[in-house]
Amino acid sequence: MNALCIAGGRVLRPDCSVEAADVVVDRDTGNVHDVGEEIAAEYDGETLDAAGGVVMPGLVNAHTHAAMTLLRGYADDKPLGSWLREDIWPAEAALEPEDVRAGTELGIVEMIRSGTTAFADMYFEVPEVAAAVEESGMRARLGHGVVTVAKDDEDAAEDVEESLRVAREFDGAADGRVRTAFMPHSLTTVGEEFLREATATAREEGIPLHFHANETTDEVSPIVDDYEKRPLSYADDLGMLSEQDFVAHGVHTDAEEIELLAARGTSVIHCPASNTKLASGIAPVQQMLDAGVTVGIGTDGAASNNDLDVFDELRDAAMIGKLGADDAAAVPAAAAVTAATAGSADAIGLPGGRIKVGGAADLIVVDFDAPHLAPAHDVVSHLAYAVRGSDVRHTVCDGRVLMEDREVQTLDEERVVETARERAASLVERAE
Ligand SMILES: N[C@@H](CCSC[C@H]1O[C@@H](n2cnc3c(=O)[nH]cnc32)[C@H](O)[C@@H]1O)C(=O)O
Ligand SMILES: [Zn+2]
Repeated sequence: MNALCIAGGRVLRPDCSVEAADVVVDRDTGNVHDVGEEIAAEYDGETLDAAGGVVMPGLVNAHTHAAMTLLRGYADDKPLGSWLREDIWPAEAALEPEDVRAGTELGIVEMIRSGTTAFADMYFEVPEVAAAVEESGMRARLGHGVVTVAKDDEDAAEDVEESLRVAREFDGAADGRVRTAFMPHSLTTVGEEFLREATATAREEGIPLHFHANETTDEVSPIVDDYEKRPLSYADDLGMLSEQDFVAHGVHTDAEEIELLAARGTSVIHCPASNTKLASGIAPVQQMLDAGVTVGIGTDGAASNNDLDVFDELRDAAMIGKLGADDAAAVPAAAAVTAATAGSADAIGLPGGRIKVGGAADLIVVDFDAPHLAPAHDVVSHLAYAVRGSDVRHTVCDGRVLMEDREVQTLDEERVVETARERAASLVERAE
């Protein structure tokens, strides 16, 4: 066997218990072959040193717009509606395919360096996004975001078609590491007939849906006013809530909508930093978990966060979950860590999220030697409340080492950062 041994660390198991163990990966299948105490010596092959560290599933960023790293810090301190309309959309109108490539690569480098092995991305120029994912060795579910409002019928129909087209064309790319979805931007930015027809097509072809839902009260009231029903019940009537589908945000969801999500098996991606920064509101995460909804964690784009560090995000999820529930016991450490790993992976329908024999070898090693992690009474507590993305030492996806001793192996980090700086500068000039 072509083995990769992650040796000498403590391993976080799917039930959040922690045990001293080596993890042996079969690099040919990309799966975990064995987990056990001091078993590394039984195998030839490459070794990754995990001494003093914790081996855990790679984090999954279940909702982002990776290329928006180019707009990091471009427009801050505004609510969603005016932020999008006054700043972000005008800048995005000037995006060229090469910008999307550069921004996505920058996002990917940031994610690999902070321990993320998979992500779900909604953006433009998806062929560029897919190429970046392929080169980087990460896993992703990708889609073209559709907006039909303020477009004539022909342009609107073409945008919808583009999203279905890329969903068909790129599914299974990068040796199966790329999967796809049909991605209408939101229930208020895509017209009802477009949603109805395209969803029916997606359903026939087994294509999942991903969209922003109930992010702000401004997204809820127009639907309640026009249709006399809550947004998720509107989405359900259009056939948009199935087991394969996942919605971003779900901030303003009432008890009936939460029940509906649970009944349909539709997942919610919680984006606490973006919801805080845009003052969108606090999602009822503990209620969702109690109802049996699969909850994943996403950073959203870097322009509303402003980083792609999922450790930061899961910490925010735990903190804000308590504030929202007015209960310090809400969204405890293990729930937040599980949401950012197994929850996110399940929500976006990709392998990973748990270290188990036969499962995908998407895992990271977190260095626990740092002063801010001493003492370590409770590993899971640290993973939720004290670890930072910069504590990640190695990142492995599909059995391949993407970062070793903080050196990204698959992309040239220096070139990626330099290119992104250049493209961002000229993008902003063109947008003005
Ligand atoms: N084809 C569409 C592009 C949609 S991509 C997805 C969009 O989501 C936007 N976006 C980023 N963060 C958020 C958010 O928090 N809520 C809603 N939209 C967002 C992002 O700027 C991007 O324009 C068009 O013609 O405009
Ligand atoms: Zn978003």
